[in-house]
Amino acid sequence: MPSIEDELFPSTPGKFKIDRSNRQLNRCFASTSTMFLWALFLIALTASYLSFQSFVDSGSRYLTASWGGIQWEKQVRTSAQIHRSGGISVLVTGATGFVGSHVSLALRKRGDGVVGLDNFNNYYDPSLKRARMSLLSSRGIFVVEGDLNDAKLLSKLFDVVAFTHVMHLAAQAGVRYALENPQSYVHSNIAGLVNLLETCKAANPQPAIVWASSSSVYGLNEKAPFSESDRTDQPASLYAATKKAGEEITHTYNHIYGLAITGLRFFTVYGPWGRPDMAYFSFTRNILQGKPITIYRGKNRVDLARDFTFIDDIVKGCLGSLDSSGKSTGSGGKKRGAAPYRIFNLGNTSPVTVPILVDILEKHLKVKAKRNFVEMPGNGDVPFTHANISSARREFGYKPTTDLETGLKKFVRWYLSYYGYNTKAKLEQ
Ligand SMILES: O=C(O)[C@H]1O[C@H](OP(=O)(O)OP(=O)(O)OC[C@H]2O[C@@H](n3ccc(=O)[nH]c3=O)[C@H](O)[C@@H]2O)[C@H](O)[C@@H](O)[C@@H]1O
Repeated sequence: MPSIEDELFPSTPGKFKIDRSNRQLNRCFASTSTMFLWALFLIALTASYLSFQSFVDSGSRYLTASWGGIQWEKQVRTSAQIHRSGGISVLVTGATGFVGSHVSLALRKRGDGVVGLDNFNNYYDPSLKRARMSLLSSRGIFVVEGDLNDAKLLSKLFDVVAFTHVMHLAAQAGVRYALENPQSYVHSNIAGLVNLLETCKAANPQPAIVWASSSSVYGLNEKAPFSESDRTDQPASLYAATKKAGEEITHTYNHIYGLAITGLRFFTVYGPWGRPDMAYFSFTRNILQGKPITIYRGKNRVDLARDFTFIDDIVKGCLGSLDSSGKSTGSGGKKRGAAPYRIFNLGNTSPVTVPILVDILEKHLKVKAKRNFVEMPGNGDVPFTHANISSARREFGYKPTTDLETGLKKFVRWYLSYYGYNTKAKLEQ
């Protein structure tokens, strides 16, 4: 049977302690003070709920990064200014990412307006993103700190600037990390994408959108080289599945709202200022530190191969896509006519195996790698990739010019200088 105290304080074990030694007195005292305490508690609860509601209603921005205000708007406007005739004004999402930072600098260099957006998440070392941001700032590019899922922030950006284009590169990247953190792929690659498309659909004028899909959408496809018309319904990873979903989602927005959309299937992009989670980058780190590297092998000990594509070639492909994107046709959220919907492979057209990638790194680093071969685990990897790039060549003259040997030489030079290697001293150890 529950005691009277238990009935008065039913579901807060451990919270209220009752002295059971002087029951009579305590009972009377407890009931009065208890009621008083409960009343206080309820008032406090109601007050904090109301103030929390108004806090939330007054803008989700206060819950995430800080933005807004006259000074902030001025920075956004200045950064978006176009400095050449016929130039464009571009919102670059993921601007402090690997591809985003390179594309932003290239746009700015030719006189286009650029405003960056980035949430600086810690998927990999955020200090590298901050360093890229400093580089962008030194060229007059303002990067807004915020998340794609912040609808108020996105619509504010379009209130302040009539962007002609959006270069959408913010995403949860990486094939194997999806096993560890599947929700982050849904958050950025699905929910964030839809939020961005909703903003673009409502903007007046609507921008044209170019965005990063991935070669991984070809999944278990065995026909090579991969052409845009090949089947892409057998993804091997959740990452690939979210990119494929992105292609379907963007198609819908093109179809219903008249947004001009171009999806770019990047093929294993590498180069200076790259992503530390990628093989060429982590191999370099380990080789220099004398640590072993793990090289995956496919069935029957077949080497895995990638159509590694140098960043400068990808940047040319991104700019070519922006320049040839065509215009969105909708206004006020309504379609006025058909708008272009395009998908292009941006690869190098010459796959190289992972062991050969390591050979090249050894040569440039002048250090032997400690190779540890492991059978490819079921982690989402595909055995090889190989791009057919004839569509991009036809549409905007895309023509990669950097082979892996040359591109990795540039990467290694950057790596040694960025991480402060006194090349001679370190390498002779
Ligand atoms: O082309 C693409 O669309 C994708 O390219 C890369 O994905 P991935 O090709 O897996 O690039 P890495 O992670 O650098 O791996 C390259 C190769 O090295 C292999 N690898 C990776 C890591 C490792 O420790 N050992 C190893 O042998 C992988 O199996 C793969 O064959 C990017 O990480 C993705 O974000 C991008 O979308």
